[in-house]
Amino acid sequence: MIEVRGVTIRYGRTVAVDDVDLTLPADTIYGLLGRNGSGKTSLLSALACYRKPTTGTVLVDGEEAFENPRIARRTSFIRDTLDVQDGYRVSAAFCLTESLRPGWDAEYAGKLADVLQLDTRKRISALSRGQRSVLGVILGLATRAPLTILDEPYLGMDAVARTLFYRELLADYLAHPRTIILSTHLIEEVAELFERIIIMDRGRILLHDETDALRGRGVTVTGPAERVTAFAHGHTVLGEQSLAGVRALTLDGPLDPDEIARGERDGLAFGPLGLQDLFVHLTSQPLEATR
Ligand SMILES: Nc1ncnc2c1ncn2[C@@H]1O[C@H](COP(=O)(O)OP(=O)(O)OP(=O)(O)O)[C@@H](O)[C@H]1O
Repeated sequence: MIEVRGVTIRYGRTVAVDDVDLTLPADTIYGLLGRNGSGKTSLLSALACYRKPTTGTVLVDGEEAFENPRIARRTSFIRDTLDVQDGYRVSAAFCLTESLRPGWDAEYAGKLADVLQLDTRKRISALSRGQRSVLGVILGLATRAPLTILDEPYLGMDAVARTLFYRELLADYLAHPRTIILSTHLIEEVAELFERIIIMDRGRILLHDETDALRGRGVTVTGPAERVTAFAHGHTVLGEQSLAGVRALTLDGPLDPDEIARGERDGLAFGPLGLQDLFVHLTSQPLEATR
C-alpha cells in the first residue's frame, strides 16, 4: 500500500507536484497519465525513494520512502537514464542486478531478451534508443520488485516490441502479482493493461479511478443544436463542436440509460468517448481556465 499525503515537490519556483494525496492499494497495475511537465516523473521519484518531497510524506507499506533501504530494495524504478554504466555489456547489467535484487529471475530475463530480441553480448553504449528501452523493461520485469515503477519505458521501442512488452507484463503480473505503475502517453495502446488510471494535470491529481469506470465516463451527444443544448442542461460539458445547425457536445458522464433513451427518441445520437479523447478533454484547458 502506498500512501501519499499532502505531497508538494518544488524546484525553485516551479511547483512540479502540488499538494497531492493518493492511496494506492498493492498488487494492482496503475496507469499514470499526464501531459508533458505535469509532474509524473517527480511524483514517481518520490514513490521510488529517490526524491524527498518539499512537504508532505510518502509511505510505502507504512514506512517513509525517502532513502529508506528496506523500501528501496523492494522497489524497481525504470526511467530513461537506466542507472547502469554504459561500458557494461547487457549480460553484466543482468549479473549486477541479480547481485542486488533478491527477486531477480535470470531465466526469465534471458527469455525476455530472446522474445524482445536483445543481444545480451552487446555493450550498453552500443544499444539503439529502442534497445536501451528494451533493456530497461527487462530489468524492470525480471527484478519482480513488489513495487515496480516504469516511467515511459517504451521510448524508441517499435510497435512489435511494445506489443510483446505489454503481453509479457500482463502475463508476468498475473503469475506474480505486484504493484506496477506505468507512466505513459500512449493511452489507448496500453489502457487494456491498467486496472486503475491516475491522471495528473499541472502537478495535481485530476482523477483516479478504475479504468472500466472511466470508459463509461465521457459521452458524446450529437443532433440539432437547440435539442442538444436542452439535453445538456445540468450536465458538465467537456467539449463542443458545431457545424451547420448540428451540435456535438462531450458530456461528463456516465448518463442515466433512461435519459439516453429519451434523448434518442428526441433524435439525438450518443456515443462513448475513448480514454484518449477523455484525457485530452480533461487536460486541455488553458491555464487561465483553471486559475
Ligand atoms: N530537476 C529539475 N529542476 C527544475 N525543474 C524541474 C526538474 N525536474 C522537473 N522540473 C520541472 O517540474 C515540472 C514537472 O516535471 P516532470 O518531469 O515531473 O513532469 P512529467 O509529467 O514527468 O513530464 P514528461 O511527460 O514531459 O516527462 C516541469 O515543469 C519541469 O520543468
